[in-house]
Amino acid sequence: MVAGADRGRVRAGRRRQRAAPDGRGGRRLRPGRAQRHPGRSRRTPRPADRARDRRRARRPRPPRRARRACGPPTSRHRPTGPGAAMTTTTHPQPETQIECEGLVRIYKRKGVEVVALQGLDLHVRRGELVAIVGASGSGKSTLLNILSGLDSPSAGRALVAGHDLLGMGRSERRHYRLRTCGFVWQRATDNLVPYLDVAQNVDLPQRLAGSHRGERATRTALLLDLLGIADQAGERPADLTGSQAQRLAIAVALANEPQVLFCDEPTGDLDSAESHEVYTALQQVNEAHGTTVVVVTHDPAVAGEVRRTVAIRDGRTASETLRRRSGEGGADHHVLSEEFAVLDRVGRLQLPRDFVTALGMRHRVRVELAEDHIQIWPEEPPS
Ligand SMILES: Nc1ncnc2c1ncn2[C@@H]1O[C@H](COP(=O)(O)OP(=O)(O)OP(=O)(O)O)[C@@H](O)[C@H]1O
Repeated sequence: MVAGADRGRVRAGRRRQRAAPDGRGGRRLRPGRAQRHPGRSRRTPRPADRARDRRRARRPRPPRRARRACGPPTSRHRPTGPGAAMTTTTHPQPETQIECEGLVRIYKRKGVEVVALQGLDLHVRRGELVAIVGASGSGKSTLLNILSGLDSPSAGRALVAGHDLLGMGRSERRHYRLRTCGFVWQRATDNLVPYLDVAQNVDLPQRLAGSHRGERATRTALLLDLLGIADQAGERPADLTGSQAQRLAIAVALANEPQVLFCDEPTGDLDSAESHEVYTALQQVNEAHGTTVVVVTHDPAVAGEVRRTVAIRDGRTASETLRRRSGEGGADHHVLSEEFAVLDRVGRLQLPRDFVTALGMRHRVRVELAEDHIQIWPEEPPS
């Protein structure tokens, strides 16, 4: 009788015998990799491996100390403790966090092409809170879906927090959606699991990302506190008001400390008082943690809530409105608002539609350079 481990050795010995060079009656063993592919041993990378290594080498890597501080994808190496759980990443970030140039998205429906984005340019700095507005069908949701990794552009350039959205593979996309960006849908219920309570909803994405229990509990408590829903921690989403549910959706989206938060019509289902509460929550998130926030909306009230509004028209950025406070604050301050047309890299700009209509401008205009501005007239002077 042959005991367990010895039985294995005996079998291996028999196999060796069968494969012996005299080979009589013996089964031939499959040649090893080195024999099957002479000149291509494991140490010689295949073309696909070489391409992958080149891609990895091109990816910017922060210095070792910063990598340790912000932590790799697994939570095992992430800093823990109350302060660490809420700190934003210490990656050396480029100043521009969202960069779109000549972005194009073409949908094909029943053989018909719909150009939803036609060469859109957009730059958002790290830590900005920006609203994107535009008429229905102008391409706002298409843009947001691309920026959040839910959809891919047809052409152009789109970079978010160092990720190239056109060249992203499946696993990078998954990591990007889990850790780099958070998303808030119009209906809060789309972000929430109805049978989990408030705290469990915030805990869930952290579990999926593999965070430790203690770290998750700390982060959940801090987020609920920041968003003013700590008292509702044990309640179900159905028991919350509209504003509380949407603030919970924001907490869920922020659970894994994303660098960018995208919100699609976050106040679409709310009245004006509740909308104000949600915008206040977004401002707090933006100011307290430096999270870049991009809100797509039809809500005219957004103008009073953010400093920068980008208007999209026909799949392109058409104009921007910047607001700043003047005076020392308090009761005396007032808000200055200036509207700018957006100039793209090749010098194209969209004139405001009402200006063009007011002067009857059509196919051509006369353009003249003055000392410090450019003048534009209709082709034919008004009679
Ligand atoms: N999946 C799709 N297939 C075909 N066409 C689409 C698709 N998604 C969007 N479109 C088209 O692309 C254009 C832009 O749509 P998009 O939803 O981005 O606009 P929007 O500004 O978000 O509009 P709304 O404010 O009404 O949501 C529209 O003409 C729309 O019909």
